[in-house]
Amino acid sequence: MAVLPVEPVLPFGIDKDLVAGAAFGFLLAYILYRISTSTDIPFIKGIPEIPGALPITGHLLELGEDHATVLEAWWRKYRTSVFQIRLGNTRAVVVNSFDDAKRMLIGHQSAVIDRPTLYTFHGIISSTQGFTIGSSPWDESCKNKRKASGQALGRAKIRDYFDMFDLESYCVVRDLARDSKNGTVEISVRPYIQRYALNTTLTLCYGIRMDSVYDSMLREILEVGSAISLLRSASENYQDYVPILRYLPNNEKNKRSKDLRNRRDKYLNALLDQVREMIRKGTDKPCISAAILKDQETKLTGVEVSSICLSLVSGGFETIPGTLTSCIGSLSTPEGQMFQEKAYQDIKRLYPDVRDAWRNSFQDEKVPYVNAIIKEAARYYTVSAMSLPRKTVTEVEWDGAKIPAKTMILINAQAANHDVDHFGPSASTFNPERWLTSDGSIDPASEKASAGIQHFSFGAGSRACSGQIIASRLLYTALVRMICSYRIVASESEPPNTDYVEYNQFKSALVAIPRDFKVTLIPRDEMEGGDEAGTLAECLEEARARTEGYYKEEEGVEV
Ligand code: HEM
Repeated sequence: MAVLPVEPVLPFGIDKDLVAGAAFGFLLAYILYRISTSTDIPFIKGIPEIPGALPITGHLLELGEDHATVLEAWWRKYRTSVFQIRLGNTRAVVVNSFDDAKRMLIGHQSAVIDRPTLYTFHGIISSTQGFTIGSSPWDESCKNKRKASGQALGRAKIRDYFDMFDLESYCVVRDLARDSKNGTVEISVRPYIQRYALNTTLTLCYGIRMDSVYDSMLREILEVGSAISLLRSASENYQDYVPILRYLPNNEKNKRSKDLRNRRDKYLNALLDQVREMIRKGTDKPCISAAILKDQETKLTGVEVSSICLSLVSGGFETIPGTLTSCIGSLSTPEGQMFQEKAYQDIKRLYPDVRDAWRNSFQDEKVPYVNAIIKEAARYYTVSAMSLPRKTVTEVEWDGAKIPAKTMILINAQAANHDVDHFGPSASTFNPERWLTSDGSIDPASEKASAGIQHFSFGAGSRACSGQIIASRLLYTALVRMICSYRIVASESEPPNTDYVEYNQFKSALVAIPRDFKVTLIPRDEMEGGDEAGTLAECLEEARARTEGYYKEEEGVEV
């Protein structure tokens, strides 16, 4: 007798198709959930993950625009300075405290020497001129570029740039004097400092400078550079972490990236062509690109030369103005008047004749109070709040946990620079005197205690900022000359915002852009009890005469 298959009997008359459908539905939902929460690196055991990550976007939405401040708040809320988060499909380990940042960047410097590559920045924007050094993964080409830029920017070379520091800082004070009608009109200092920073790196790279603050090419370079800096930030560019977004029809991000790339190619090629032309005519100035173009032995390719120049131009053009403008903002406030006065007295202590201060301002960094102001400005206004991302090349042992190779490491420099455990309860106050001993010299303890690291504004370790020696000299020269020349007073109607987070008008950009503000410049030689009348005019005239033949403005660089 044939045995008929027995239908399974389900309790309460539940339909078996319904059960199968539900099981399939659960399986599908589970698979979708796994796909939408999977990351390049699986969950790292032993490193806490911040709760609340969503499928697909992870923590991206919660991070909002201001990653550094949100991450700092999570550090305090969850009482752990090192934690993991998910940026879409990318797992990242975040480091917040001063001590942990030091341990990660110095203690594990060979492991965290790499940089991550991002779809928009590396795949689209950098496809023609190569990656900047700061965004290059660690490979042979990056080593060569870092070596070449290290040679050009090292301490040994600084003497070669004296003329440039002299000329560019003279132009800042000259034009501020002219446009503020010698202190009678309130003025915004940022455009002058932008030109200062950009001209310095253009001179270094191409032997070319622009004299006008509102030169069209100068403004084009600044505009394109800032727009590209925005496209590097995670909060502006979800498609880097949520790949499906790349395939949306009419992808505006891709269009915009290509447009910016083309605009950037145009001026970079124009600059390099100009150098080639100058070499042909024998009128080229000593600069990085001419040196490389003339050196047949060089191992660098054309794309690498462009990439080095691009790195130096983009390395300084926002960081220097961000730091110096906000520093001037802090000095101009009622509380800042005391710091300005003490700096001026310290300058006079070393250079009783202000003309000597002008002459020496680019040759050494001797005035302790000015050095303290620079350290404090760099620390307090951490212009690159999340530094530049790193990636591990080998496994990192971290308190028993193993952070695998190829993990993104994010250093929250803003949080480390305002860590009360390191800087004390006044960490969120602008106070240059934290760097000084009671006799007014730079406090060696602050440097020894942190193994030479004063703050994380220039990063640290194997991929620390290559331009920090030049940056420090640029800040010093401009500050000495400005403080010698003027008492800087904040505008009452357009005062600076001096909050270390809120001073920045674009929190999603890679480098802070200070909110606009104005100051009045009161010439010191017109103040009661100040220098003898006419000192500023004399300093300017002497600098003009000295710098006249240094670098002539090049004509014909069309973009
Ligand atoms: C106040 C001014 C500046 C600040 C705050 C600053 C900040 C930084 C930071 C945070 C990094 C990443 C460091 C790390 O990952 O540990 C960096 C890298 C870099 N900076 Fe600067 N920078 C400044 C000025 C300059 C200037 C003037 C130049 C060039 C002339 C420059 C060239 C570079 C380069 C080439 C890198 C990439 C280093 C690498 O990845 O190997 N920077 N900078």
